[in-house]
Amino acid sequence: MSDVIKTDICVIGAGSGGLSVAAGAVQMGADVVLIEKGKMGGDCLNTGCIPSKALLAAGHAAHNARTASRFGISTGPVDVDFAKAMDHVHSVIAGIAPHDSVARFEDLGCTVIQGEAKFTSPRELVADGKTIQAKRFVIATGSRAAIPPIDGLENVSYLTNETIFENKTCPDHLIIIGGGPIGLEMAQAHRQLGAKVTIIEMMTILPKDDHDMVDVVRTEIEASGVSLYENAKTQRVELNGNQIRVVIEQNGADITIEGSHLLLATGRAPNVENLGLDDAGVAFDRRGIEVDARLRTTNRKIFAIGDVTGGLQFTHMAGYDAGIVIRNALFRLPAKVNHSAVPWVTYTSPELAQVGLNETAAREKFGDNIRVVTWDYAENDRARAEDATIGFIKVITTPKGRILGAGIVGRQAGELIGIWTLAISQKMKIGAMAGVIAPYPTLGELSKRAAGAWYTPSLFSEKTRKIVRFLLKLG
Ligand SMILES: Cc1cc2nc3c(=O)[nH]c(=O)nc-3n(C[C@H](O)[C@H](O)[C@H](O)COP(=O)(O)OP(=O)(O)OC[C@H]3O[C@@H](n4cnc5c(N)ncnc54)[C@H](O)[C@@H]3O)c2cc1C
Ligand SMILES: NC(=O)c1ccc[n+]([C@@H]2O[C@H](COP(=O)([O-])OP(=O)(O)OC[C@H]3O[C@@H](n4cnc5c(N)ncnc54)[C@H](O)[C@@H]3O)[C@@H](O)[C@H]2O)c1
Repeated sequence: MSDVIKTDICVIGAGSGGLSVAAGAVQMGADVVLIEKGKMGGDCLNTGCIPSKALLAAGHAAHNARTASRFGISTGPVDVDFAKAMDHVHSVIAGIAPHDSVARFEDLGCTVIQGEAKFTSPRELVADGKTIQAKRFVIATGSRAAIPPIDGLENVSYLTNETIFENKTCPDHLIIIGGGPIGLEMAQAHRQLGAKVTIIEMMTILPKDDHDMVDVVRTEIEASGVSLYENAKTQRVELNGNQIRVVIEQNGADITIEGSHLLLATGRAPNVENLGLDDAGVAFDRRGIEVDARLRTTNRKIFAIGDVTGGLQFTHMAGYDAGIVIRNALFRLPAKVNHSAVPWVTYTSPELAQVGLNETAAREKFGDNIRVVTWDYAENDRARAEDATIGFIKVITTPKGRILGAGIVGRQAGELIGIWTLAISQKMKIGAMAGVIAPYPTLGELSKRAAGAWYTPSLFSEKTRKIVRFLLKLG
């Protein structure tokens, strides 16, 4: 007979979503059991956001050193120690790990079980030889790299986000299948650290973002020497000695690419296997666990959050979901998700950030009944001072000025998108942004100037000139 633990909330998975629910619930007075079968911190800390941004930082440092001569600074040849760059990656992970650790969560008052959780009934699961009965369960088991059905893949060794950060030597030639955010971020980091890099994408890169913004990223990526094959079908993969050979078809022609390493970055598969979901009465399909707007599964006592639901797969969304579940499960409030102001950022240089509707989605929804204004980085004095004039901001509004969406491609786009996220979530009109006093000289002025451009046609119109002339005549 195994131990039986009775608790208020049982959370499965100690990644971005699960940790947020557990920390919030226990500090609000609930009894919490947290179960993790792998590393505390999940994907984001160990094999996702953090290592990818740390490796990008190393790549950008190398790039900045190589291009410093434009500021009159000479560095001599830039020498990259790839192993040390990876040491930096792992030291960043190690620095953050205590925040997500078993010790911290036990200190907060959680019971942490290190083992694999599996439901045995709609009200009960087992993990590490213990039976857990909870008033509410939260499934936050995340996702893993989806492995595409490509001929010959089983005969070659390939990398995913779970293994690429273990490399100690720089790949000679990294072939990446998939031109989404993972593919592009890894392509740029490795290229800047000295690898030859090829991306193979079956559609066009970053297909979820507006084409004109993606064009800016594409130009920079290609200019850096990354070979890019878009609208390319991967036919097969095979070994040629110690090289990996990838045969693709593009525009009706077969092309063979040979490289030292292969990275798969073709999207994510939800972690739904071996969880006993059928025994729990929780419906799911290949995209993930089915949830309603309150993040309840088909078993009303069980919630699911984050990547495993197959929605918008970002750390900040897993955290947002956690807040919705806490309100529903602890306070019995019927809180629902609202995805109208979800930002996302691809951390290439230049960065590409988006919140709300992009232009494509806005045109699908409202036809031509929208207004689109843009402002170029080249018109911004701070961008000029830093020689970072590539990129632009684009804002989409209703004809009356309600902000529907904003996209920014350029330096610090991820930081600049915050103010637009607030504006959209608070249903602000463009006038609010135009009236902001932005410190000079900052990239933040881009937002104000784009908003100001919205008024240009009416502000500098003949009608305005007539009014001003009339008023001036009054003395
Ligand atoms: C390379 C890469 C870069 C990324 N960069 C960004 C970024 O810059 N910004 C951003 O917002 N997002 C980024 N993401 C996405 C982000 O990592 C995920 O959206 C986020 O981690 C999802 O959190 P989660 O809690 O749903 O799942 P996870 O963080 O994956 O946590 C799930 C946890 O559940 C555990 N688990 C699974 N099954 C069981 C079980 N049966 N029993 C017990 N435990 C179990 C797993 O071991 C894991 O620890 C990136 C992802 C990758 C792969
Ligand atoms: N900066 C960030 O916030 C960030 C960074 C990395 C990852 N993430 C998250 O992780 C998720 C997964 O990232 P991802 O880049 O793996 O997935 P993705 O789904 O965003 O992109 C995968 C790309 O691979 C392509 N593809 C799929 N199968 C292919 C094949 N057989 N051949 C060629 N191309 C193929 C798709 O067309 C797509 O463009 C993202 O959607 C995002 O939610 C976020």
